[in-house]
Amino acid sequence: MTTAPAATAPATAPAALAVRDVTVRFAGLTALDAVSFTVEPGSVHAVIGPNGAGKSTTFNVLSGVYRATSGTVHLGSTDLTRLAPHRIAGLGIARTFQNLALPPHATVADSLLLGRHRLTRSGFLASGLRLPSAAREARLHRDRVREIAEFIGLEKELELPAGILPYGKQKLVELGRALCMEPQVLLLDEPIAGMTADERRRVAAVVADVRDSLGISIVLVEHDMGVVMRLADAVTVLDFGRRIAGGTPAEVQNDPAVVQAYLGTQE
Ligand SMILES: Nc1ncnc2c1ncn2[C@@H]1O[C@H](COP(=O)(O)OP(=O)(O)OP(=O)(O)O)[C@@H](O)[C@H]1O
Repeated sequence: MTTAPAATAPATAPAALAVRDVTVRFAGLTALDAVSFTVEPGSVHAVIGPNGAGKSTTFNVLSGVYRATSGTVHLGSTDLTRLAPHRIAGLGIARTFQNLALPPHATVADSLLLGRHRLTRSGFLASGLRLPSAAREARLHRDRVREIAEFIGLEKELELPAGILPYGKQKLVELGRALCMEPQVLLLDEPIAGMTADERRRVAAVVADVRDSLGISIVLVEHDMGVVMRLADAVTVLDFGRRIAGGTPAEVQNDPAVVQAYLGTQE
């Protein structure tokens, strides 16, 4: 299902996200070992690999939750390597989580509005005094929330508590909240895990739409190989913290090292 073309592309063209020689060590364990890859602007880049390969660690480095022991992460010419998570989010890298992270009683509209926080200019005082400038700004944010709700196909649910929606729609709300940050890059951690086939199709269509209509780059960690192969423009394969392969889905699918890594986990 394709969604409404209501949300327009961000003002700035997305830049490449370049990961260079990133190593992460935890007390003797090397979770990532000199990993490099580049997420091209406006592409879906999947990071795959067997359990414990280092996918979540990669996400945590990209979003600033973990510090790289060595190596660098750049968005265009901006060095993100040592920045705190809120600074990285402020520079346009939004993420969703493997587990739902929505306030349970908030409406869909209010949950999406949370994503507008970093873009809010009116201070506490202006809002508290109900100054016209603050009211105007609030209206603009609400309009944008409505557009994004249309884009993800949830405009009818805007005033419902997000917590009562089916799981697949709640995950879309999370995705919408990340879109409300007007990101350049969206990090999606297993966006379709635990969903029904219908929900998976719907979320995959929205993700493709985010790339195609909004031009936002997407980094995707996902175990469902069918979806990865259909959706991704490029794939990076990790195993035991190392990048063992990279390329188009067709290229990595036939790579002997990849086949071996996956077969090895089935034994
Ligand atoms: N905070 C941490 N402290 C210690 N070790 C960690 C930490 N985070 C991850 N690791 C270790 O780093 C390695 C890579 O883990 P990571 O969670 O990144 O793998 P993954 O590919 O996301 O796995 P899965 O598919 O099971 O989620 C594992 O050996 C894991 O135990």
